Amino acid sequence: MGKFEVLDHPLIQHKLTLIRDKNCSTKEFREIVNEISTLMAYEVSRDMPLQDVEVETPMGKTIKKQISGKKVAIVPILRAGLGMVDGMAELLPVARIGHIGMYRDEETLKPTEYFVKLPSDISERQIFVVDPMLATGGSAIMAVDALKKRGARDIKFCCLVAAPEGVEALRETHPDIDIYTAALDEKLNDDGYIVPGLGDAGDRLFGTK
Ligand SMILES: O=P(O)(O)OC[C@H]1O[C@H](OP(=O)(O)OP(=O)(O)O)[C@H](O)[C@@H]1O
Ligand SMILES: O=c1cc[nH]c(=O)[nH]1
Ligand SMILES: [Mg+2]
Repeated sequence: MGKFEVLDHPLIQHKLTLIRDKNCSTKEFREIVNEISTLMAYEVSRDMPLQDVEVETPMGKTIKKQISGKKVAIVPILRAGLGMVDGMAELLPVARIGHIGMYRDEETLKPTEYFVKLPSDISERQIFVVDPMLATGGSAIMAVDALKKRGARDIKFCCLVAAPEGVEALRETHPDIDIYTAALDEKLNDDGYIVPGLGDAGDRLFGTK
């Protein structure tokens, strides 16, 4: 079974509270999502494999650690996932970026995939799928399906706010992936929004409402 972790670092928690505020402006929302994503990248890269390497300091040669060769990809689920890319890439600068376009039908809450573009060697990469919201889990499940269909195996899902329903559904369908969230909220409401949540992440990031 993959990991499930709530990233409870005080800086992450503090910043998340700022963007939950309905009066947080689009500009601030985007900036803070970016900052949280950088902090999350620090946490979710904790188990990256290291290898020994010889380094020569001014005092002589020694064997020390460096991140081993495994290549990395950051894959946002459009649109809202885009808000997390730059912040993550700040700490993972060599990452390639893939995109999966998906929207959720407002009535049925079922996701529709409309775009997939991934690095050609995706099966060899450690993948960080990013999307601020894990609600019913439908979009995350379909995104991981799309990745696995193309050979991806090493997948971590990173979000800001998760509903218990979404975590359960994603873990049941894809028990092998690791899930990281900044918060595990109370529930989904009848419209499929996370409560207390932060509202519609895409609209708040891009100012489309
Ligand atoms: O877990 P689920 O029930 O599938 O819901 C979560 C999805 O809904 C939101 O995207 P949305 O469909 O609003 O698209 P957008 O990012 O373009 O606004 C969010 O960014 C997730 O992708
Ligand atoms: O609360 C929610 C649920 C799905 N998508 C969002 O943007 N917010
Ligand atoms: Mg949206």
